[in-house]
Amino acid sequence: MTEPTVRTFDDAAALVAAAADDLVAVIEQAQAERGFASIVLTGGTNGNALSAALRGKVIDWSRVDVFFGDERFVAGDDPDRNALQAQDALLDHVPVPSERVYTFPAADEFSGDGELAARVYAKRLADNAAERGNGVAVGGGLVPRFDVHLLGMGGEGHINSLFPHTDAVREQDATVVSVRDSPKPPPRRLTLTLPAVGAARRVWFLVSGADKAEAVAEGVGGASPEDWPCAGAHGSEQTVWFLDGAAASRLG
Ligand SMILES: O=C(O)[C@H](O)[C@@H](O)[C@H](O)[C@H](O)COP(=O)(O)O
Repeated sequence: MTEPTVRTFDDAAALVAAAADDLVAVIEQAQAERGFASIVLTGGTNGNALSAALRGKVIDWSRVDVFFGDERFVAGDDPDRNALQAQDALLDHVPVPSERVYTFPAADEFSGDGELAARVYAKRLADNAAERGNGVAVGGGLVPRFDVHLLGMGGEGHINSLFPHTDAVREQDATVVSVRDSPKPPPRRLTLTLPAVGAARRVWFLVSGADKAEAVAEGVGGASPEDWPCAGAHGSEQTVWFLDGAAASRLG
């Protein structure tokens, strides 16, 4: 676990631009050190903007593994899917090999069985970690030591599909779980758990807007993850909050 670092920018565009530049540097460094990089994309306004910003960067996509932190458990062609948004913003526009893109299963692939879909994604994570020799043992499974796990955040502190006071945010054994009653629609989702997020070397939050200020203060201040899920997400080497001034306005 690492102490959080806060970086405050003039606006959301500036924080996204800075995170995109830093991500390029981390990818290059990881590829130089280990031959490949491993990143976890996130949805939401800033997550999708960062994906779009990466399109214009010089990156050796042939050696990047791309994962997702959560997914709406809907049909494969539903525009609500984070994976489709990431395709539109980034993945359809860069030469990343399809076998390196680890999308969550869609609901129509498993007759709506979210628990099975969660186990399938957990196995894909474990297989990648074992194949690359880049794993962290988490509870009952193995997770890649992601170079960067990007995170957006809701005003009540949710990250991925880990909402306050839910079984999912309390999960300590499984690396991926199914959520049946998300307070934010759609109700059915799949998500990496806090221990899986914590396997990442770096956790980077991308947060803007005054409606996020209270959750930022609680997350940076080390509140209970049960109450404020964002407070439970830490990289093993680095935890950075990329903020605009409004989101940072309640920090002491
Ligand atoms: O799954 C979802 O319903 C959203 O994608 C959500 O988790 C989002 O990532 C955050 O709420 C931050 O979103 P914004 O950056 O757009 O506020």
